[in-house]
Amino acid sequence: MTIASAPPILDFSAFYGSDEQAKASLVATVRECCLHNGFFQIIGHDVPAQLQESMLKCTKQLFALPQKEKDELLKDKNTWNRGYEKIGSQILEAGTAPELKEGFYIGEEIPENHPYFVNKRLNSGPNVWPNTLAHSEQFKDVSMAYYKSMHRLARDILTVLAQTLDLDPAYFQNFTNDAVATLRLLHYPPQTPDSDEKISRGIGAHTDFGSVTLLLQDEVDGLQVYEKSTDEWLDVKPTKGAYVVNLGNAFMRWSNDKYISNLHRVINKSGKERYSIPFFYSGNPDYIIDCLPNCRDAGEAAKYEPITVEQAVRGAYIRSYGAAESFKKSVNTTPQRLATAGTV
Ligand SMILES: O=C(O)CCC(=O)C(=O)O
Ligand SMILES: [Fe+2]
Repeated sequence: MTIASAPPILDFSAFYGSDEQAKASLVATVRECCLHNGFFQIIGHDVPAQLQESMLKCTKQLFALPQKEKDELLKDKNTWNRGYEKIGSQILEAGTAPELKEGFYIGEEIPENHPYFVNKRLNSGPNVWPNTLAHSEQFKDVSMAYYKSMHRLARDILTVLAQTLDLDPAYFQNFTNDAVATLRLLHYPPQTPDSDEKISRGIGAHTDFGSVTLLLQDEVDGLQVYEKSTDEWLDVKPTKGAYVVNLGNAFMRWSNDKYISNLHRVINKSGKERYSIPFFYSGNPDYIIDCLPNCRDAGEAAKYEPITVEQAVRGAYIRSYGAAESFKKSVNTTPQRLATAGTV
């Protein structure tokens, strides 16, 4: 199968059904997509449409808060990746301007006496909540319900991924136990008509760091996936309720580069506000990522040393924030160039 269009939309309901042929066909198509560019979209998953709608509504309400109130929630105030990120905080693509997006990070609610917090484990600590928001309790409840349902869906997708590699469907169970993941609420204001096309980005071209990302888009387009075979950027038009699923750098490494973590970006030329909600699934921080079975030919060596999930995921995105800072400080100098990086 040649895939030269935006990620195909697959009906994931086969996974929950009993039609063996439909299940096998789902697994085969997911395998093709992973080999091609690590991107596919799913409908027929079990995340309720109403929960998705509520999460998007909460996202819009949060970003509509006065700037001063959002600044109170700044994620720079903690080291475990929770809270608000201002417009222009990040540059993911070499030579582009600070990105036209603001974000809000949510994770597992980990109290300060939890061993993960005490031992400063990957992205582990209490959440930051927007208490000045009307219905702030509802924001918290919806976010956590949505976060939990995304964990479940990520586990189901990993079950299918195991099957694409001819592994036991439960192969990734130890990886998914006590997994760390981050929910990122995003708002992309429209790019102004006079903005420089060459350097304006909602989010610059990048690959994701983690294992699997599940992205919900609202109805405004702007997401593009790079197609290597034709050197084009393909639009991923939003499909209501669908998830855009993509593999991250950790999974690519784990599969000995057999499966792909692919470049993608957002440019919001729609003239409208765009909202999206990626969920970055890292996995159990202590799990050791070592070349997966069936990912190399007989006699072929593993390309990478074993590494923990924590080591694989931590760090690189910090450089992207550093690059944005350097850009803002640079006067009459070329903006700091940054190799393509990833996000959490
Ligand atoms: O907003 C989107 O559609 C993409 C977001 C993304 O790629 C990311 O946050 O890593
Ligand atoms: Fe991404």
